[in-house]
Amino acid sequence: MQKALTIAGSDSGGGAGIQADLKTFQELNVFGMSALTAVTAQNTLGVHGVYPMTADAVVNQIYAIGEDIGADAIKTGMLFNAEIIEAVAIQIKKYQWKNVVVDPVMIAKGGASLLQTEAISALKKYLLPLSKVITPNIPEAEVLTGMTIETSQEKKDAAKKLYELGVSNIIIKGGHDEDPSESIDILFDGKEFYTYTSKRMNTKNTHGTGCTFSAAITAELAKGASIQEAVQTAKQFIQAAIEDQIQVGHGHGPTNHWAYQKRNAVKEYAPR
Ligand SMILES: Nc1ncnc2c1ncn2[C@@H]1O[C@H](COP(=O)(O)OP(=O)(O)O)[C@@H](O)[C@H]1O
Ligand SMILES: Cc1ncc(COP(=O)(O)OP(=O)(O)O)c(N)n1
Repeated sequence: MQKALTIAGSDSGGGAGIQADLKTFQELNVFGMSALTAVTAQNTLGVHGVYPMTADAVVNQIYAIGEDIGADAIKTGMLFNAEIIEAVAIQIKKYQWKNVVVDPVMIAKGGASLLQTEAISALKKYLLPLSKVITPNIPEAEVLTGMTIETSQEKKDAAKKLYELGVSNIIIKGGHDEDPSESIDILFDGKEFYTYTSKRMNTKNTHGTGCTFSAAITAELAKGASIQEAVQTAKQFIQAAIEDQIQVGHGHGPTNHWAYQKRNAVKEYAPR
């Protein structure tokens, strides 16, 4: 069975972070493993506390996996500080992991900081060059490039700039777009742009969309999909998870990780 590792923070509320990643891996039939970088006290109303792990603790978790089980693909999420970023980069090199998805998590939807500002240069210097693909949302892409992104053309320009900085594949996600009807994600592989468009759902329950989307890409890469195929599946997975709503908590609720398999099962067993 293919195996995927998430190196990320814990969301006690279960909608984002490690919890979202492991649920997604499970739904996409990949064996999920985790190395925790931080514990957050979090629910659908926001982040109430952040408790980072030591870099040593992160390294030891990765070592435990690298020395025994191995991983067909890995993803990084909340990394919190420069020390953890550098330590993670050293481990990725040590185990020669190539299917590396970097979700450059910076700020939670409620505004809490999940990455120290002074760690952004470490992210660019040590981690982005080791990635197979990075998945910034619009505010993250703006921070990484110093550009303002409001249009699809500006997403493409930002992706080009990140490619020039040494990132091989870039997906700029459209969840933060102003467009009320569509959510447009753009992938750039250094040669071509690929556009993934979905109907924008008018809902407040989008907590953890970025984590879930990047975890789905990771799971598909672990199974041998190309980047374009992996993004296609991830887009379908997140769309199903947003559309098929569940009510959890009193604020920005999580998405429904069961929805994609449920849809596929219905298709599979529907009378022909
Ligand atoms: N309201 C929505 N309707 C449909 N798709 C959405 C919506 N919000 C986000 N998405 C999709 O969810 C994924 C994560 O995007 P985004 O919300 O930008 O990430 P993040 O959670 O990192 O801010 C992308 O594929 C995006 O297009
Ligand atoms: C522990 C943890 N990691 C990442 C996030 C950010 O998740 P994201 O998918 O970007 O969703 P929102 O925070 O924007 O809802 C998080 N909140 N917690």
